[in-house]
Amino acid sequence: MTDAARGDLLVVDDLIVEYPGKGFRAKPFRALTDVSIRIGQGETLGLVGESGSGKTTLGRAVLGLAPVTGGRITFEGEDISHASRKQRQKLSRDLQVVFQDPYTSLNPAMEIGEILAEPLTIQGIGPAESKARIKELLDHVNLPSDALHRQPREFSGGQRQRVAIARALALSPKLIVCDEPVSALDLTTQARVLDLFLQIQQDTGVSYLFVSHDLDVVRHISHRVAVMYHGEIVEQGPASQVTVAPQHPYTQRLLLASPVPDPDRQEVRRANRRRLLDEQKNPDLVAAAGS
Ligand SMILES: Nc1ncnc2c1ncn2[C@@H]1O[C@H](COP(=O)(O)OP(=O)(O)OP(=O)(O)O)[C@@H](O)[C@H]1O
Repeated sequence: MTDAARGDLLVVDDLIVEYPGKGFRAKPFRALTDVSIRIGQGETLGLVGESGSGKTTLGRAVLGLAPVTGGRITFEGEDISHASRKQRQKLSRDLQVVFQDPYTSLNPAMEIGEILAEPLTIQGIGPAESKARIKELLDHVNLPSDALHRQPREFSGGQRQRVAIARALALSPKLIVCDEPVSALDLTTQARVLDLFLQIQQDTGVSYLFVSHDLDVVRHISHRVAVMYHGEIVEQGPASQVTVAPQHPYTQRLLLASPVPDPDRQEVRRANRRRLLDEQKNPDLVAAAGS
């Protein structure tokens, strides 16, 4: 599908986020400066950048969890930059989140059935409809139906993340903010959970804002990629371009620093690295690329 054909679901224009300073007369801390992104229907925008660059803050601002100091966030054409509690409750049908840590994001005292019923009950969905929907959700994320009466501690990290994904899907959202959803998982489990995200997108047409510090993960899952550095987007474009032949020196550094298990790709990357180092003679780049 082309970008033009998708239609924008989420549009963020010149977003500024400042966190209040701590202590008397402390200055606010600016975490995002003039950030602009858009996400089409059924599209995944991967958001990469090093720790502290502002990725989570952007996801939180979209969810109404970080203070919007300037700019605008529009969802389906409606300005949600300063949405009220009531508007947020309505929005939560369409806008969901999957967090990084499947060990802390699920209430350990609740059974899986209760965890999945919660968003449905909050939206006023009755017990019969809710029961049928929960069964569907477990099927969708490939968990057995006897999971219903078990607690999170009885499941592996990957299975818990499947529960978190099922919970996010409960109300058939249009956009899911995925904040490092596979980084707490081992490599094999990561690949399975990423494939589940892709399968769900194919089945439901959901869009993802997919936050990760891992360029390989983002390349696998995204249609387009935006790169954050010190609270600003320094580069964005098709995943095949940004993750393979990036234009910005910071993205080039990120690419060179990420490990490559495949020996053929490793060789290609080494050659690219040598070429870049020769071309740029950039001391930062030489340090980041190592030997
Ligand atoms: N609630 C807060 N109050 C004050 N500063 C904050 C708050 N949350 C985040 N920050 C700061 O904002 C900046 C961006 O943080 P953020 O968590 O968005 O980065 P990130 O790219 O998601 O990092 P990581 O990959 O480590 O999660 C950091 O300097 C962080 O210390």
